[in-house]
Amino acid sequence: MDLQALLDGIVAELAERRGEGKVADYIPQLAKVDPHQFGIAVTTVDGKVYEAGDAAVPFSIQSISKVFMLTLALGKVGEALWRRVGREPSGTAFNSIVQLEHEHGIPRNPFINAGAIVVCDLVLAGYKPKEAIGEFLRFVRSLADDDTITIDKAVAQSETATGYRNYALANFMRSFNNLQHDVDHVLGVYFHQCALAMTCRQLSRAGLFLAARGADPIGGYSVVSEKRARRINALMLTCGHYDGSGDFAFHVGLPGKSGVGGGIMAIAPGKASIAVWSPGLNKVGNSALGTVALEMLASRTGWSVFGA
Ligand SMILES: NC(=O)CC[C@H](N)C(=O)O
Repeated sequence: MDLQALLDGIVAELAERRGEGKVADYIPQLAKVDPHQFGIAVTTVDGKVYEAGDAAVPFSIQSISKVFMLTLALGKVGEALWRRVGREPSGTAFNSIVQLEHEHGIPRNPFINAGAIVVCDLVLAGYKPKEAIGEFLRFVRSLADDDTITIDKAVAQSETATGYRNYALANFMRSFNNLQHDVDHVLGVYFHQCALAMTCRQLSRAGLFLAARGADPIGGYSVVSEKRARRINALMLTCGHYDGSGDFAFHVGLPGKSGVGGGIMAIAPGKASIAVWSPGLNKVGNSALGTVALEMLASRTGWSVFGA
């Protein structure tokens, strides 16, 4: 299979559709991004990298960061994490508050905002917010094998200034004792984590351990156990696209995690880690063209986890 030709083909076929969807504007800094950009990168388990389009342009990975923070938190607290966060798809929007009251402040899963905020609270234990952010940044840099990755301060500030929903979610959970630290500290970590800027190339490299049974096949070291990698993939498949998770499984058939910056990281277990980016979002807040591109890629490679 000629993966480079396949990616070039996808970029060419989607050229006329660039700009589709709606760029997230509830975070003012994200509204400034040119919607006509489109990038895709694939890192295979044998260490080859393929890329096309704007694959070298850094973008705000937003909720894709939740996969990395979850991985870090599981490494710290292990299975105890699941006393504070569930593992079921929510069927609601990423920033929804409705289930939290019925479910006594325990978020449905770690990939909706409420769940990711609890994960930040766990990572904060024994640390100052700056230290927790520093640890997170070092972790992602090591996964991507790239020390140039940074946090976009303007995006973090923009979210801090306008993140009313996230403050509401955090305060609500604190009232149920499911947050142990100051809301401002927990959200400080959360907003900075979401503001991580990465390119498609860096992101596909960082996700490679999930395609390779928890080990980094290029660096030759173990990141997580095989079982943990399988479970993170399961969560990405069932919860990675919020109330669009079923549709993403239906069309693409890969574990994936989206972000409102227009990025998606998808994992083809045993084969490759994929990152795609196009800022315009569909109705449920996932990259419109990114989803189309992944559907093309999955069907042309036969990589769907449900069979070729
Ligand atoms: N879906 C997302 O990417 C949401 C993340 C964003 N930082 C928020 O909290 O609203």
